[in-house]
Amino acid sequence: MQEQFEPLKNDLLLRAARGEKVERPPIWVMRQGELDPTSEAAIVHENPTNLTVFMQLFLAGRYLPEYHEAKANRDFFECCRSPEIASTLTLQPIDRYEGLIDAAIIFSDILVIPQAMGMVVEMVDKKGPHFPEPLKSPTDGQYEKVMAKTVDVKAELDYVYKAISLTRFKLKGRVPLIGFCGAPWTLLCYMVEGGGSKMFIQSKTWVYKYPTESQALLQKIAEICVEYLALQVAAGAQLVQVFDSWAGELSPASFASFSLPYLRHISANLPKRLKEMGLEPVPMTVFAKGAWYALDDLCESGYNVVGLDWLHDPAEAFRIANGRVTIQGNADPGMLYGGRPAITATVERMVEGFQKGKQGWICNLGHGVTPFVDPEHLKFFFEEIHRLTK
Ligand SMILES: Cc1c2[nH]c(c1CCC(=O)O)Cc1[nH]c(c(CCC(=O)O)c1C)Cc1[nH]c(c(CCC(=O)O)c1C)Cc1[nH]c(c(C)c1CCC(=O)O)C2
Repeated sequence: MQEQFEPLKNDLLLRAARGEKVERPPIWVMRQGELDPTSEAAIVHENPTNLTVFMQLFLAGRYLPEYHEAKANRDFFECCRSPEIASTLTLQPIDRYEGLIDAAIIFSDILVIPQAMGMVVEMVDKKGPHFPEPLKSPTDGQYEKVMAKTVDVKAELDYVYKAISLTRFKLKGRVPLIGFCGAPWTLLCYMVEGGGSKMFIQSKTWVYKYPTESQALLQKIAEICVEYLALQVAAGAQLVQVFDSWAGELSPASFASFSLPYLRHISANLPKRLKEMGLEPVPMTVFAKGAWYALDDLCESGYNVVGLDWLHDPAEAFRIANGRVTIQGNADPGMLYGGRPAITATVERMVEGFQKGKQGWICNLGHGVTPFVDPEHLKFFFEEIHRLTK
């Protein structure tokens, strides 16, 4: 499969992920930012005026006007299911920031796994994901149905593999393509909460009241993740990232029981599965948002790269990692609101903390681009990284 694509012209990300010395640190960012129903972005949407209609162009994940144009009024998951649209959206930041960023991430979502497991997931415009029938308890019928279903990971998610192959073809080797999935813990949260949450009442009920059933579900998701990522690699993904976006809701002890073993299951079994399929291993990244307490464990969890949010001090995190993994991150996305002086100051501190990024650092934000960010400020962020890591 891989032979059919043009050779990679920029392999900085892959070399840095493997811990090799590099000329400068690679850079990439994720489009999806924070958005919850009580955010300013959602409130603006509920009360539009002429000015706020204009401002909506800069909502989370939609900071690029060309995103709106290509998406038009299509449903979010419809875009994910169309390889043509998904590949177009994937390439947009690469075209806009040509020469400034070093990787593309496939346009998709972590919630395609719950869909493949038989759950209905809708993306409510400006509000986020919604499951009409979340898992209420181990005996509610839904849970049993989900657990009993054998998921055909190849057939159910075929549209993702097609989008990846088409994107690789369209990229013509300009930069590597990142594949991804949601971590078992984070997917469990969505499946039981029915959407985003602030209090995590259902998720906590599940882990504290039904630990065994929770672990059975986490194990099932982990197995699907392995197969799903292997098939993404077969289709052309050159690095894979596991997003544990809600890791920070757990205590260190419950992280050790309900998240880490399943993250480890993925890192231990993906290389084996790739080998069975006759494929070379690819670098693997884990991003456990909010789990600052687990950095040391994550450095030993079998991943090549550990993504950090902005709660970490760069120099301190680099010291803890101590060359065991490559660190990815971790600028506070909020600094992009501060304009040029704030961006320069953040980049300076980060570059210094990560020792100029000649080894062991992939430059990124500590999460995705947030609402109302000016694309020109993001560009300035990239330019400052280049200037200060020359
Ligand atoms: C938790 C999570 C989800 N999805 C994802 C995560 C993990 C990352 C994180 O911690 O945020 C991952 C994701 N989602 C998306 C990507 C593709 C890469 C990219 O866009 O750069 C990736 C890597 C597209 C998307 N996924 C979503 C958008 C916005 C869709 C739109 O309204 O147009 C995009 C571009 C929607 C989505 N999808 C999800 C939420 C909570 C939302 C609503 C929040 C928001 O609107 O920013 C679930």
